[in-house]
Amino acid sequence: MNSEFCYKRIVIKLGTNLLTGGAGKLDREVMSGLVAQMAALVKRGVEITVVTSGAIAAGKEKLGLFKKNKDMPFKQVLASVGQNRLMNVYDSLFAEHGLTVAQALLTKSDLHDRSGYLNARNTLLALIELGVVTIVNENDVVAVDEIQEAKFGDNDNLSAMVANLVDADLLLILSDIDGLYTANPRTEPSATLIPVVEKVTQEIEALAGGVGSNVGTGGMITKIEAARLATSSGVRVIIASGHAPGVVERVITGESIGTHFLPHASPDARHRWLVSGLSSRGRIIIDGGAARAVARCSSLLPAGVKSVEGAFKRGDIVRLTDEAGTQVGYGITNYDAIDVDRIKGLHSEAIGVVLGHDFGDEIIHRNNLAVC
Ligand SMILES: Nc1ncnc2c1ncn2[C@@H]1O[C@H](COP(=O)(O)OP(=O)(O)O)[C@@H](O)[C@H]1O
Ligand SMILES: N[C@@H](CCC(=O)OP(=O)(O)O)C(=O)O
Repeated sequence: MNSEFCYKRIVIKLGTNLLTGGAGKLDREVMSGLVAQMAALVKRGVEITVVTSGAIAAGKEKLGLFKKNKDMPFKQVLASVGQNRLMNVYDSLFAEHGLTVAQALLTKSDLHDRSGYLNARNTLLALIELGVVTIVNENDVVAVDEIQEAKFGDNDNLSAMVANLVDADLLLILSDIDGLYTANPRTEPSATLIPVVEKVTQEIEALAGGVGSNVGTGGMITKIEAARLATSSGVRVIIASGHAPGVVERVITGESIGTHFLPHASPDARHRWLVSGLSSRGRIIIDGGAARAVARCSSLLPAGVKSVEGAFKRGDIVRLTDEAGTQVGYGITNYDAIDVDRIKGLHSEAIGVVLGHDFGDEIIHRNNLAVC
């Protein structure tokens, strides 16, 4: 990574108001400028995952419907029509910079499910390793409450969950406003920008007014919620205006721009919390060679497994010990206890043959490992 950058892996959330200029249809010029900035970061070694809104707006545009529509099932229809257009725009804009995009439609309940969490994490991390830019949106067709008018949670909260999921060190929320103000500046012209929030308190939440225009969904409250969620697990959050010239690079190089929400744990502490804070469901006992490999943060392969304890499932946290019972670490397992018992001591190529299914060569991938 280039040493001039403060951040290595960032999640960038782009709101509807920003992508449409408040006009109810995608603004390709704005999107082109943002993609160029993001592509420049990727070229210089920063790993990015994008969480984007705009499917509903794109659907309205495609169907030629520009009136505000509060009817939730119809918004789902619009999102379904528009998601494909939204992706086409990202696909062609990133392609101009030689970059490939992937689409991931997620719901928050997917990420609360342990297997869904693991699948999403493994996929998004693998895409990052491949140098592909993943474009995430809420799966609006099933995530009903996310696009309701009176709801709590939306792409802002989803972006905080994605930042946790991929171990980002920064969540950059780009909107049409240059940060958190002491009140909604659209209705309170005397409101002033708050440059730093050390902790999200009730007083901070009380500063949030409603949505700025008739295309945005969450308003400031969901951004503050997202900031609370992300900072409490070690991710710095910055809310800034996507219209500010060169905003992405300015943020990344540490310029004081927008509102910064300070993290409350180090990313390393977050990783440890991820795997040890949740109760472990069982134990995998590994041989000396595997224990040394795991201690160096290498993935755990079946060849190093001696035995298993407990009825853990795929996606559960398991404890790793050597044969003397000394704890080596924790990890999220790709295989359930019965499968691990069946493939213990074998080479990875045998997994599919023995089990009839294959969740990868690793019982625990190094990305999902925390070493004691
Ligand atoms: N205290 C506040 N500081 C800044 N903006 C606020 C505040 N309270 C409400 N807002 C409104 O929140 C809007 C941004 O939220 P939203 O419209 O949902 O944007 P996005 O589409 O980017 O998610 C701003 O345009 C602004 O009108
Ligand atoms: N998933 C919806 C957007 C929901 C949403 O969170 O919008 P916003 O508050 O503008 O970020 C869409 O793609 O239109």
